[in-house]
Amino acid sequence: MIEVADLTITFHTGGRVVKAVKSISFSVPEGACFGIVGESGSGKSTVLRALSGLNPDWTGDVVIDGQPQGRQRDKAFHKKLQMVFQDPYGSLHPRHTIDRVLDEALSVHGIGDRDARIEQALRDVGLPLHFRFRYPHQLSGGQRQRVAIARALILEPRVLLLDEPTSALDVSVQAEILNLLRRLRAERGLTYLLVTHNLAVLSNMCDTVAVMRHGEIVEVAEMALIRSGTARQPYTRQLLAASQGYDRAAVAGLVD
Ligand SMILES: Nc1ncnc2c1ncn2[C@@H]1O[C@H](COP(=O)(O)OP(=O)(O)OP(=O)(O)O)[C@@H](O)[C@H]1O
Repeated sequence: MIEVADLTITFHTGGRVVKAVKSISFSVPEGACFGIVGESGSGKSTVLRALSGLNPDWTGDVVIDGQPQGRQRDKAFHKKLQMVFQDPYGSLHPRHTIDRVLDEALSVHGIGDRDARIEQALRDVGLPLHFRFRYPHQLSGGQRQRVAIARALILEPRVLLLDEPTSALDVSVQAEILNLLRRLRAERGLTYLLVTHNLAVLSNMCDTVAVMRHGEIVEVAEMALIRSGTARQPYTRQLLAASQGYDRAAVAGLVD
């Protein structure tokens, strides 16, 4: 579903050229959850932003659902691939009701039957229907993230790019959102590319993980291998050690 080959992403700031991602390659089969983990600044978010079309300054080959991607993305692309960000408050307009947030996504893509779709989207993410006319500040962090997920899913995409979707949330709420994402993927056969600094989160969501460091992928490994502490790279093992215990409460709340 996602094929990335030799992807290099560059930033130009103040006359300096920063190579944030250096010639990385990976592929994600349809219906899989592929994780990208790594410390802060390793380039994880930059990869997602380039794949979603938010950052055009890249070279390499990106093929999504069999279609080679250029710098510009069209509406059909955004209907197929949606992104969910870390901070649901920042990603929702503070003066727009939830109804408007969801309605805008539909109207941009000329999708009709809006009432029924908005209600269904709220149900899909476990929000009561009367939340429809609330504003983001009237919701909890977890509820806001549910709205952000509803906004992505209302377009019936095939791929979700998830950028630290739970790290801005309380630990107890993290598990709820991860469970929701797992259920939605299973029900809809979605493909996930999930970025986090937290291996414990990936452990319960993904089968395969790429470990990034300083803009490079140092290892692509089955999650089971990483979990058992037998990853090839010492860096991966250190990352596991560092994240153990970190989100134990979140992981304890996860259900199969
Ligand atoms: N707009 C930008 N201009 C210049 N450099 C940038 C820009 N965005 C990111 N970078 C640099 O690119 C590198 C990778 O950043 P990125 O945000 O992708 O890391 P990350 O692994 O997602 O980190 P975090 O977990 O903290 O979000 C960093 O060195 C960062 O400073």
